[in-house]
Amino acid sequence: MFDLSCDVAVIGAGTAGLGAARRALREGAKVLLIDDKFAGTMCANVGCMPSKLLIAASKAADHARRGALFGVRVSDVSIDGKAVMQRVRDERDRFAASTRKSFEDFPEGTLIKARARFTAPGELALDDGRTIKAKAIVVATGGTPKIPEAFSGLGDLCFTHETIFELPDLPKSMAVIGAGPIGLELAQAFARLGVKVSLFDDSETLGGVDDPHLQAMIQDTLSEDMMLCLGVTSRAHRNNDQIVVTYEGKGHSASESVDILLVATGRPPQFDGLDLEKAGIACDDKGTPLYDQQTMQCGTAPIFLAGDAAADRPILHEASAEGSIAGRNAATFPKVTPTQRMIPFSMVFSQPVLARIGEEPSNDHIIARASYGDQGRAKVDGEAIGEVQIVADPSDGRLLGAILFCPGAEHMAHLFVAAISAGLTASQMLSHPFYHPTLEEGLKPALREICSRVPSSGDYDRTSAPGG
Ligand SMILES: Cc1cc2nc3c(=O)[nH]c(=O)nc-3n(C[C@H](O)[C@H](O)[C@H](O)COP(=O)(O)OP(=O)(O)OC[C@H]3O[C@@H](n4cnc5c(N)ncnc54)[C@H](O)[C@@H]3O)c2cc1C
Ligand SMILES: NC(=O)c1ccc[n+]([C@@H]2O[C@H](COP(=O)([O-])OP(=O)(O)OC[C@H]3O[C@@H](n4cnc5c(N)ncnc54)[C@H](O)[C@@H]3O)[C@@H](O)[C@H]2O)c1
Repeated sequence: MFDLSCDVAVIGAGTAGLGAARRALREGAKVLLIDDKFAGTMCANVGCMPSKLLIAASKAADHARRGALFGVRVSDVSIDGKAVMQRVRDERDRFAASTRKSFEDFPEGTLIKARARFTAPGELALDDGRTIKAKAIVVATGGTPKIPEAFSGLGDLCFTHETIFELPDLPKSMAVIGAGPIGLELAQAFARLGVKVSLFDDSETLGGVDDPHLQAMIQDTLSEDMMLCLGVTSRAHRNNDQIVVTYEGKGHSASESVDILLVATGRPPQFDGLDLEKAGIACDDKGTPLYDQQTMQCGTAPIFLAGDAAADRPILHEASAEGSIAGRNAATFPKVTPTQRMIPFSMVFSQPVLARIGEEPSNDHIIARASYGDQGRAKVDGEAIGEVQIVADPSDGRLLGAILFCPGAEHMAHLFVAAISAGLTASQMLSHPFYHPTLEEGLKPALREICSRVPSSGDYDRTSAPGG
């Protein structure tokens, strides 16, 4: 006999699990939402929100320093590291509290505070000794930071995103290992707050950008804030109250002594202790369950993945969407309905932001560029830097993708999401008004280039406003 039974058991009350549980409840299922902490989502506690709060502080510092460009002299810009970190935590705590408050909306008896593991297909054991029988199970256990062997054993001077926001004060120097989104965002933010930062990655490129021109521009921009060591093999050891990072690559080797180390080398799915092998599902060679991206179902089993546990698109809006897909299908199992997934869309909140939308550039596409190095509004704002690449279908000029590394990228990226999803062509985009003087006007040269290369584009706006 089981202690508890339900239609849908959801393991993990992060963004994905909450989405799954709410959706399954809406479908009329009896739901149990299991989490070992119910501390609020990872995004609010140690992810999106504290990292963006730190970036906000770094932007304030940058604006203060750059005031002189506009004739605004801010004498003696100094950073109060304790106050910076305290605001990060205070605001973060408010976000986390509001995600915790949302747990109160669940019907009584839905929330189970415990760690779950599989004992058989459709059966779970909790670490408080109780057992659960579920008709369907959603695994939404998130990811966990990976610390490679070369950076283990460094004690309290080694941080991940789970611990870095607890720093009481800013360090004088730090090394960041891994130049993925976490490493790039935090390295630049700390650097702009006055920390001497060195960023290491074994890959030679940043942000997954293959285009050599854009890659060089990204590297040049980031190098202004920090020492960038790409394509190097690095390791670290502790020397009293310092960390020594040694690195080698391209025929040279060197070492760097820093106050602390931030390891940001990826966040694989969190399946430890879940005993997935007892769930009766097939896994790949890394132990990740094989699943269908449109249904989130693992094979034909009544088991569904969602969020960072699924690993394919480890970003927030996808965690939420996957939770909803998994929750609905778990509730209606054995009826499982495929859902058309959203257009790929990701951003790195560097300054400027690097945003990628839709299809990657390839030789089969038109790739049109627009530089922001001399763009009117960007010059007005004193931030003329970067480039946009727009990917279009050569047969009709339909927009397929874009990469933006320029001021305003965070917002203009959403224009592309809407335009690409609606199937707009470059000439249709140009038929809409572009307000003057805006950063959006800077897209026009690339849109015009697409039109000029697609005979069916017809007439399109070729006029340029001053500086546009
Ligand atoms: C530093 C950082 C910055 C980020 N910034 C952004 C950003 O700006 N924009 C963006 O879109 N995305 C960002 N992301 C990614 C985004 O935060 C994640 O994709 C999203 O939060 C994942 O949600 P989730 O529900 O899958 O996982 P989580 O929120 O981690 O939830 C998993 C839950 O499962 C629980 N759990 C695990 N195992 C068990 C078990 N056996 N039993 C019971 N409970 C269990 C955990 O305690 C946890 O509560 C960022 C991530 C990080 C790390
Ligand atoms: N703005 C955002 O949306 C945002 C921000 C932060 C994090 N995230 C999400 O969190 C996930 C995890 O982020 P992440 O940056 O940790 O992971 P990641 O996997 O994207 O990047 C890890 C980086 O570490 C490097 N690396 C791995 N092992 C290394 C080693 N031994 N030495 C040196 N470099 C090494 C890799 O080459 C890679 O560049 C991301 O996939 C992302 O989706 C999103």
